[in-house]
Amino acid sequence: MDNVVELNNVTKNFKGFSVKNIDLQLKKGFVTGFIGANGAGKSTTIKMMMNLLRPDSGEVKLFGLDYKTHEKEIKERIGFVYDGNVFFEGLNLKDIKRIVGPAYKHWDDGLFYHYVEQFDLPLNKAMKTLSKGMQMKASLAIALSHHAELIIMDEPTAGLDPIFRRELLDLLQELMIDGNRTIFFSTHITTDLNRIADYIAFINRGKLIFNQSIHDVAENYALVKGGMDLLDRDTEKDFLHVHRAPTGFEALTDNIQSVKSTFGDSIVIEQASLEDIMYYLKGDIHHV
Ligand SMILES: Nc1ncnc2c1ncn2[C@@H]1O[C@H](COP(=O)(O)OP(=O)(O)OP(=O)(O)O)[C@@H](O)[C@H]1O
Repeated sequence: MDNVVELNNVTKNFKGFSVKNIDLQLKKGFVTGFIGANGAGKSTTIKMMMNLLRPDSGEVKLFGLDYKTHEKEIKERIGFVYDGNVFFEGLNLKDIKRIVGPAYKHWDDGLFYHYVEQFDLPLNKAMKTLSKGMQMKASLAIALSHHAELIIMDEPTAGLDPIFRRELLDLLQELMIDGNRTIFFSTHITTDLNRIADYIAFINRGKLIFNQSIHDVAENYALVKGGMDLLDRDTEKDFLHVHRAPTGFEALTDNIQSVKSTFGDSIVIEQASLEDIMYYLKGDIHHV
């Protein structure tokens, strides 16, 4: 069983917004970065993965198991970190450990204290008195201390200083070494993904646009720049979006070969960053 997470045709409807027909598989042993604009549906998708939200339709499976029959077993194998994770605001980390630890079969006190030291965390201060970054580190220490096979994080690097952010990415990379772990996390900091992600899942307006290896994303998408005189209905067919300016156009394509044969040497082709892709695909996707 290679898929640690499987969302099959998952839909959740809110008033005025839906996450629609999501098919997302996460293979064991890889890091997947989950990107998308504010309000695109990342947290909603993650909550359905965590069974904090029930889909209106479709199927969610983790480790091949269903939450309906195996909730405890599934949760046991997941380390979860999210922004509002400070569920015990008035308690200190030591008390939280005393409550949370026994809930996990594989809780490891030694590992917990290792992270407390590494993250320089105070054990006796109430969570609500810690800075946002420290709270995130505390959540991480808890989430990493029960030998979870799957680590799911909703914007774990938000609120962290650049130094700890980098340390966190190094730590995640270390966690991946034995090949048995899987990490899925959402972020707005796309440069973090270039450092550690194997796959990128991109959601736009509630639809999953792609879940591709970071290598394939780099191969499949490109920015094309050239003079406005080159554009017409026919030559624009391979562009997903065109930005027109008096000085020339810039466009995103997912068909580099065809663009090359249409324009030859008259255009410049550059690698599209994840931010470029998000920016150009922020509207509805259609070939122009
Ligand atoms: N419980 C809810 N009831 C109604 N609407 C909701 C609910 N939860 C989320 N939404 C709406 O669903 C949309 C997607 O929200 P979601 O939090 O999944 O986005 P996101 O991609 O995580 O955004 P961000 O990057 O800003 O955190 C938003 O328009 C939000 O208002």
